Amino acid sequence: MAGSPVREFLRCLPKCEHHIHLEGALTPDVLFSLAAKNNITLPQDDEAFKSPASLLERYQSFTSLDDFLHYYYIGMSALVTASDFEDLAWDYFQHASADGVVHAEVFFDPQAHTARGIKYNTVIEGFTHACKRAEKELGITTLLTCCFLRHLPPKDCLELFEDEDVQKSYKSGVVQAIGLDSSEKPFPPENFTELYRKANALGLKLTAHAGEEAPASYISSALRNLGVTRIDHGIQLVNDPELMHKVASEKTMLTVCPLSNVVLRCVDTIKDVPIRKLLDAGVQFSINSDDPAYFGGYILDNYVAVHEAFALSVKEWESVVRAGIEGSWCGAARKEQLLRRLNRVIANWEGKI
Ligand SMILES: Nc1ncnc2[nH]cnc12
Ligand SMILES: [Zn+2]
Repeated sequence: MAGSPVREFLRCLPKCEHHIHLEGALTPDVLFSLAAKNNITLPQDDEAFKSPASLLERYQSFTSLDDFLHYYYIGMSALVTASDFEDLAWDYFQHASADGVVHAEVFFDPQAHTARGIKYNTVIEGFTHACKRAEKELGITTLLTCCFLRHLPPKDCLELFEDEDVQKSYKSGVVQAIGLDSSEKPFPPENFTELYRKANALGLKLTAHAGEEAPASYISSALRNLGVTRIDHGIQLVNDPELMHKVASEKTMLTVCPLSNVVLRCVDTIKDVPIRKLLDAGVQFSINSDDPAYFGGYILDNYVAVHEAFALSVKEWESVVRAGIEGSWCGAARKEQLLRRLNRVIANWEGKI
């Protein structure tokens, strides 16, 4: 579809990305050069780490979320200085801009860095510089979401949450949301009730990965016990029609990541991502890249893959992009601006594809 009118239409849509782990934008090439610069020894006993090419090849055969996460955490150990984090995020924002992203709500995993002696403020300094640059040079509005690693003890997560520098980043508005990610089973949302209660008390926005590999009960638990207003992935929702009805009527947005779901074997093919079922049930969702350096594509590749599998009409694409704008955590004025831009793009493409 390279250079095709449909790809160009999808590129022109004013897209909001809500599910991208900045550490998941670390390509094998950058990983190897950062490891050399920072004197980080990559595993010697895994053939995959022989070269960037062999690592990329290994990424083609992930067997599960945990198989991927093993490589993801090793990869990010190459990130050390604030400028490493800034360059990583800036590289993502440039790709996002080229793909037509106008607003990006991005995740980062501080515990994976503080656990190896990198200061929280080093991570924040790098990422906030890149966010400011994206706003200034690319016109992308941004929001940072601090994710907690659910495979770690909840008390460790609370400890980081209460850290002085972390609290400062929340109270100053530098970080505006929290999320929950990493190995999904057997770490259900209810383990993190206290963390989310405290985050809610600070006025932070709340989201959590749920229903990626684990059943729909993880989604209902995240809604009920954590008070999240958004669900990351959430594809297992279609296995619980009553819950799906509730999610649709409450306009809770799912941040769906089609290429990720295939690469991590949550589904067999893109056609098995429940896009049509979600549309038919009136569930709001956005389409996202998750970890673009690991899953073979940025946001536009995900849009294209969905189009190839489901042949959405212009009206359906308009409703998907509108849901993404309306479900974003930016201010009302920015939403209005993006909705007007969407109207112009749709008027321009109506009848052309
Ligand atoms: N797809 C995913 N699920 C859970 N945790 C993640 N961290 C990075 N990508 C993730
Ligand atoms: Zn994710």
